[in-house]
Amino acid sequence: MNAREGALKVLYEVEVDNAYSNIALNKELKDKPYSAKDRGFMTELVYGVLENLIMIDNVIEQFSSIKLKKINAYTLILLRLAIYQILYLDKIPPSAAVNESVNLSKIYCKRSSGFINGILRNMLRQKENIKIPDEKKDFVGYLSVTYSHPKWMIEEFLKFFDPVFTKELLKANNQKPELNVRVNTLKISVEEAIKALNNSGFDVVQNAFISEGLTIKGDKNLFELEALKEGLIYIQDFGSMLIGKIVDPKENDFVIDVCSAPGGKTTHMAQLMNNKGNIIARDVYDHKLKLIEKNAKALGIKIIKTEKFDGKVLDKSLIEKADKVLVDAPCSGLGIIRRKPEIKYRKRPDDIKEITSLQLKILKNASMYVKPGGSLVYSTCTIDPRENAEVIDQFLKDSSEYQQVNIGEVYKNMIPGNHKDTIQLYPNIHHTDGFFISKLIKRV
Ligand SMILES: C[S@@+](CC[C@H](N)C(=O)[O-])C[C@H]1O[C@@H](n2cnc3c(N)ncnc32)[C@H](O)[C@@H]1O
Repeated sequence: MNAREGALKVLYEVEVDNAYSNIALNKELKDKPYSAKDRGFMTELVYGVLENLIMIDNVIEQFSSIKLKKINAYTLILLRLAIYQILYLDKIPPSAAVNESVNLSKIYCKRSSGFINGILRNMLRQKENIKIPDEKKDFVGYLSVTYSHPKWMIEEFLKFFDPVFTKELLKANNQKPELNVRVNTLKISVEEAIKALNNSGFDVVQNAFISEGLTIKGDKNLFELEALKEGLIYIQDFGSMLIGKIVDPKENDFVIDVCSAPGGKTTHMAQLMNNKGNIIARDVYDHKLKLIEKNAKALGIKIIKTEKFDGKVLDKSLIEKADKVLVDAPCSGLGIIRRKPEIKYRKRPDDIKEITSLQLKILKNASMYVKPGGSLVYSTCTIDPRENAEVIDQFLKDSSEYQQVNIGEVYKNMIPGNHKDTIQLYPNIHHTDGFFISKLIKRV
């Protein structure tokens, strides 16, 4: 099987089975002995198609006599794969992109070969005539097609951000995130980890503010990283690492992480506690709790106890027991579009209203577990203020025993932007995922 066929299978799972792109892709890459070159190309094809889907479908609509919705999934994906290569990958000769899709159609959707060939050849002849909405006459339509985000999402963004910022944000959402890893200082020092990675041929840069955070440079295959298998490093975005830092757990603290799977922040906190103390790591899904246990085991962490527990329910046995509580709430995920581009097409405007009441409920319950003098951190991976500052404002209205810490001031050297009490990271400014963080102290 070659890279294009692998990409076809992954994109089919995303399109038809609603799979997450990263999970479907990792599964395909793990299962089969693809060459390093094919792995890279397949990843590029999967993300490239999903990132540019509205633009690509706009092209198909212009050249197809059949409505997009009526085209069967394999045919549609083969068209998308070829058009992505033709429009975005200079290194691929257009004829190769067309031929490969037509050849694959003979296996996956035999009756469509002529249809695919016709559309692609026609498009190649008229590439210069592809129409996109006029930026001046239809700004939202223009952004929607150019940066492949649904119109409703852009309209929402334009309520919160100015047009220049919005454009930069949409552009950044289609860019590949850098590869950040956290050194597991329970097993190896940062200096030793850097040396070990260098010796294996990886160039790394240490983060200026998070000493255990490294960026791995270049297009390297993750699966080659021995350090990853041995639990010496853990893949984690710097924005996510910042949350563990802001919780700031100490040795022998009792910490509760109410929405913890797959455990990125839980395991970081255990590391910051030097593997001493207690962490209860909760989530509503059993299979996700298993991921935390697997990660903790690989990292040599012993202080995490996983529990299946719904954050909407108040656990009376934990009232005022914890030194620190983290609510890394379920959210719309609008800050991690770079990692899961399908989020753009799956979310609906009403999802956001629905999720804010869940966030507030989980936060209110979690706030009960904090000891007087203890702290509560609320974070999300979204840039939508309704899920962030508005949830905190509402919480503070109802919870006078809490006071917000001005973390924007504490981290102002590290995080450019106009932060007040809270921190909002943006992919277009901070080159991290779009995390929101608020820290609250319970009065004594
Ligand atoms: C943003 S993710 C957490 C990421 C995690 N903190 C990390 O750093 O790896 C949110 C988690 O909340 C969980 N979740 C969703 N609804 C929940 C609920 N009602 N109670 C507890 N957890 C919930 C989801 O399963 C998901 O794993």
